[in-house]
Formats: sequence, structure tokens, C-alpha cells
Amino acid sequence: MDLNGVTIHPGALDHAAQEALVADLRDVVSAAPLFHPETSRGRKMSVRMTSAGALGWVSDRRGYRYEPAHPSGVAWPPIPDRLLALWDRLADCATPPDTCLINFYGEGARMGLHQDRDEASFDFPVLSLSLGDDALFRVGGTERGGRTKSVWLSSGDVAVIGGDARLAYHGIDRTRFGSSSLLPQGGRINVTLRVAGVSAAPPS
Ligand SMILES: O=C(O)CCC(=O)C(=O)O
Ligand SMILES: [Fe+2]
Repeated sequence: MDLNGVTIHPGALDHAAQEALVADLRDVVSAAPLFHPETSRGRKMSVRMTSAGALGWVSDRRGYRYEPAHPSGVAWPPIPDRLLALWDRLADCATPPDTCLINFYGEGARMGLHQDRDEASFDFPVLSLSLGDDALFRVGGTERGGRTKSVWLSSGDVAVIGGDARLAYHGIDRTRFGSSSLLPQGGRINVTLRVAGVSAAPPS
């Protein structure tokens, strides 16, 4: 399924694979706890986040960027093998991801329309996995203000943001809190895999 050039793979992971991944992510979060990032304008984002991989995405009063360590100073834990395998299966990209962002959406959390553009190159796709509660995903064009299309993502769905749509505006309007029982307390986890630190794709 295609949403303004973003490829959606519904049900890419079955329930057992989702549960195994949640266990992997619990290990990541115990090593690198979720934090509540602030935007450069000093507003708290409604999602909590952390990362795995050589680099992790952070946002604070100094702006958005990738950093080699968690705000506490500890190195980010490695990207779980199960996620590297998902990248190999669905990203259509020979370069492995060097960063894995984990966003946690509690009740009422959302993410405004934005482009993912903090990476060194836009030649590599972004792979986005949904776990837990359903979420309304909106995708526009590569210019702000373009026409948008929306789809409800459910647990186990994967979206690949790449090619001509790599810089498409996208966001999460809302979630249906408690719609999934994957996480005992409810909520949604979004995992995005990216190649952040490599400056260009090798010629193919
Ligand atoms: O939660 C989602 O599905 C999207 C997350 C996202 O766009 C991002 O982390 O850049
Ligand atoms: Fe994004």
C-alpha cells in the first residue's frame, strides 16, 4: 500500500514477533531511559524517547541533532538484531542503520507534521515500525502545505519512507489509547531505523 510515496507493509510482524521486540526494547530502555525532549523553543514534546545504535537523536534548547551518547552520558545500547533483520527484509537498502529512535506515545501524545532531515544523507530510507496502540499517520508531499493522506497504523505495521518520498512531511495526529493489549499499560511505541551518519549511498 502506498501513501503519497510512503510504502506501508500492514502486518509485517506477527504477534509473537511484536512481543519479542517489546522485550528487546525493554532492555534498550533500561540501559538508556526514555526522556522527554524539549524543542529549541523550550516546549516539551508529547512523546518520550530514547535511541539505540552508534548515534541517537536528541532535541533540546540547542536544537535537533544526533549524538553519540544518551543525555545521561551513557553510550546508546546496540540496535537489537531483530530490528536489523527487519531492515534487511523491508528497507531495500544494503547499508545497515546506525540509529534506532524509540518514541513512546502515552495517552494524548502526538507528533506534528515534519520532515526527517537531520541525517547526513537522504539517499537512505527511514523504516518505521508501529507497536501497541493504533495511530493516525498523516503523510503529505515534500513541500509544506501540500495535500495529505492519512491511514490508521496498527501494531506490527511498517512504513518505509524513502526514494522520492524520503523528505515527505509526516506526523501522528492521534492514537487510540488502549486499543492494543501488546503493552500492559497501553500506549504506542514507534521505532524508526535510519542511516544517520553516512554521508552518501554508494553508487548502485
Ligand atoms: O510515530 C510515528 O509513526 C512517526 C515517528 C516519526 O515521524 C519520527 O520519529 O520522526
Ligand atoms: Fe519523522
